[in-house]
Amino acid sequence: MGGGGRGGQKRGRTQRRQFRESRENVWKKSRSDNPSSNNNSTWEPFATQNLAFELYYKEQGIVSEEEWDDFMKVLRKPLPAAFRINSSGQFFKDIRLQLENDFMKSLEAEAPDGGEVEAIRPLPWYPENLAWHLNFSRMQLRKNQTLERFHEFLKQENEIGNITRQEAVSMVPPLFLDVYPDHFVLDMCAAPGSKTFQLLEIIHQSTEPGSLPSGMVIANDVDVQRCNLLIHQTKRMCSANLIVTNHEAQHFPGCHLNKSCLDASEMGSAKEQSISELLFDRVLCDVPCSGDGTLRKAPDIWRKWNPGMGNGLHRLQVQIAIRGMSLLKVGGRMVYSTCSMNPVENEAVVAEVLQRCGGSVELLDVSSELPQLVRRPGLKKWKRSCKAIPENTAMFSMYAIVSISRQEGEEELTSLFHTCAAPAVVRDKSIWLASYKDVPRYRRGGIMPSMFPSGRSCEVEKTVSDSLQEDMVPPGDDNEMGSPASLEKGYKNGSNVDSENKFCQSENLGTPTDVLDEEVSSLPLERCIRILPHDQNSGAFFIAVLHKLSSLPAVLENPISKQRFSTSRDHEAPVKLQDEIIEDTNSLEINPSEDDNNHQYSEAASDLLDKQPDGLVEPDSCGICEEDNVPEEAQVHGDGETGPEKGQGKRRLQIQGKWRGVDPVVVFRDEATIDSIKAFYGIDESFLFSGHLVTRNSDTNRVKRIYYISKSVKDVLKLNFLAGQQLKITSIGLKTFERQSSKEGTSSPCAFRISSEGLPLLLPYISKQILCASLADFKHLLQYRTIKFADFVDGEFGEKASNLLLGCCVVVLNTGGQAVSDPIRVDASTIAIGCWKGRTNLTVMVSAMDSQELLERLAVRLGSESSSMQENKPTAVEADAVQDVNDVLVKQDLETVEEATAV
Ligand SMILES: C[S@@+](CC[C@H](N)C(=O)[O-])C[C@H]1O[C@@H](n2cnc3c(N)ncnc32)[C@H](O)[C@@H]1O
Repeated sequence: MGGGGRGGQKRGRTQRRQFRESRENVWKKSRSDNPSSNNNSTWEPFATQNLAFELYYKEQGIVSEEEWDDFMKVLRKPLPAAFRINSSGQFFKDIRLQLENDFMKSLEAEAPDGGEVEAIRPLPWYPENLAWHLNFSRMQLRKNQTLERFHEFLKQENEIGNITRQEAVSMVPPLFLDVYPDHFVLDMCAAPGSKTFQLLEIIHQSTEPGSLPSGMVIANDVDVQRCNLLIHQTKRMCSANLIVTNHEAQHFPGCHLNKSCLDASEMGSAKEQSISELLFDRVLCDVPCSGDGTLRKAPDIWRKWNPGMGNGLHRLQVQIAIRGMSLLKVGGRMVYSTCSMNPVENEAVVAEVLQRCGGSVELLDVSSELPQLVRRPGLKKWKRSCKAIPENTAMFSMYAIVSISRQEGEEELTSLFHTCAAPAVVRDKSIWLASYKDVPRYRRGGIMPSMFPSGRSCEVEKTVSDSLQEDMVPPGDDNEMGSPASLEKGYKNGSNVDSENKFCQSENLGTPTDVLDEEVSSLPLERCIRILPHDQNSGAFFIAVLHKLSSLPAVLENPISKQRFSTSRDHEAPVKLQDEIIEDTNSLEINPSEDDNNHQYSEAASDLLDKQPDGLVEPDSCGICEEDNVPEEAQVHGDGETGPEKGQGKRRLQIQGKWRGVDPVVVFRDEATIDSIKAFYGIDESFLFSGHLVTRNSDTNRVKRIYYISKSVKDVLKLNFLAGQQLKITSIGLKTFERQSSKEGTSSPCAFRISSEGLPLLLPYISKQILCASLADFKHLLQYRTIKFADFVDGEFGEKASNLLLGCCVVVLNTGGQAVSDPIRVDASTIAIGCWKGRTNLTVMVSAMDSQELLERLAVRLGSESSSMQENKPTAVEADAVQDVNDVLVKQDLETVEEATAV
């Protein structure tokens, strides 16, 4: 029950579409890929060829020559699907059993290749049979009628949050992170959130009902749209221990408090142990990358791939990794990972981190961890490809402009290649550079020494690179150099490391072959992990596990964002925490001139001032509104907690929170409301309210949703307030209470109902408005959704229900033969649902889909006992019972119903 996995959240259509699209298999052509396509055209697989790709990786020696063909063959096959069971979901054991006993057997006949391989099997390296591999691609799953039942099962459980579809290799990095429930974890580039979900599962593992782990996760992503996917994905986990933020990871704020701030706050006192700086026990650095490890899943990469994609990301990857290391506690572990095979994005980045951090960071040998995972050592040597700059064609001068105007370290040539004639992709005059000293001088501004194995820059001024520089004017006939044919020739001639320069230099550039030294890293890069597709029929992945031994060199440990955050009130130390601070920061005027030191602050402020001289924020200009988690609506209408009225909403967005377009996080301290909630549900005093409830609206009367936050999240929030709201928080905590807005709802003595997400946490503490139903009545509620009091099979139950106060209530399934009058006992296996006690009936407050899922789970768990109930339909349930659902709930559940019917 602990961490969630309860589904039924509300989602907008747009968001559902975005979410689907983000996860869509792309083994089909889109219309834009084929301009001549029309509606009648049939889907065809992409061409799975890219000569530049082959040349590049053969030269890099990522596999031996003997296995090259196998490697390429598997790369061209669609990726088998994989998924994980959410181990903190209430039914995870049932689901695992269903897979092991039911589906493994029933799908045997469908096994591909004449039954040589199993249709489905657990991934051997993933603990406790919790991750599964399907020997079908998603496309095959969709097509095959006999697989339909299984496909439906996957869809439904995924939607509910009991399983997560995820590429097998992408499940690996969180496992190497070695996370414990008391850890503070930062997921720096988290969207769409598959790994965040895994991290949360680990944090919540073995949490007792009604309690929360002491650790927490901050999941961050720079992209607003993807942040919304992240919120959507992680909501299925129902965690009070999560904060979602929207920052550039390389500038992620440290919320460092200076001494005066500490002294003047409660934090300085011995009364309460708290944090004075945002540091993490674990950091996941799953950086943006060229993604060629996902070729099997996203075959359009075959067409797009070029070496510039990886080169262009190296600098950012290094920056993010270094920032990750500086946010890590001494003794902590960071995993750096990519879904790219390119050493420039992988070993080169790790080597640079190690070099810059001096002896303060070590690359861990994790060969004894996950022994069943087939992996290869990291590369110790690699090369960087580089483009010679031709000058004599229009196409190439365009390229030259790109190169000059954007440092090469940041170049993204994909789109340029798209616009060129196809052969241009492989006749790009690539040369291989084995060392920084080979880099022509005019390119050194963009090509970083860290892209080479030694990581050294070149002191020797007059080297071969100078002569290369002079020689690198292309010949008049482009076809002579770098044509597919000549590249292929070179590829055949120079397919191993020793002869590569022969190919690059002698054939293309006519320079001597023996002058370029081959660099080999002296760092233990073999400790990195490479996962290749043909080893275990997967995608490709790169993982490095880093351990922080001591503080980093000062220049890395104290970057700009760690400096004191100053505001116009900088001279005034905070007098009191929490409410006062929130009030202060809510009315904070953004003025960049007052804080030149802080990157985040000035960035946001100048952004605001540049784009919105009148100080107003267009709600659709940024629009992360966690409240409804419906990005499009939130953006267009600005209808989160803070912007109910048009026009007025715009100004409120700006003045109430520090971050443009993001609702402020406000501690909810309306004692009258809290007391009424406590009294109505009989919530035990041991359940901590104080400081644990937050909203996204400082106007108490307008609060629609109240979120519960763990102690760990509360501490981070407190630190963030003290540090001047450096964190741009887009989502926080667990939605626990929702305001009743309908007519019947407002007649309830309590203005707030318990949300289905918050119920598992509150359940052990509730003593009022709670009833225990027999299996028959529980099932009938799920099946018919509204039942009149007189129509329950168990008359005593019906009577007790009628005696509840009008409003939200909780119905617990009685599986142990308890009498209705017995006190309700709650443990990890307790199944409960939220209901609405109306004037004449009880109505369930979970979505139709969740009700259906619960019925199926009951059938699996309770077997015949449960299915026999089908025959026991209550005659008393009137045909028009469903119509009798009061208007209140129809309205309140509108989105949920919409959701359910759309599924
Ligand atoms: C490889 S994906 C992350 C996948 C994610 N960890 C998961 O398992 O679902 C990389 C992410 O980095 C984000 N990103 C790109 N540049 C970034 C930056 N400078 N700071 C933070 N995130 C960034 C992208 O928006 C993208 O969502």
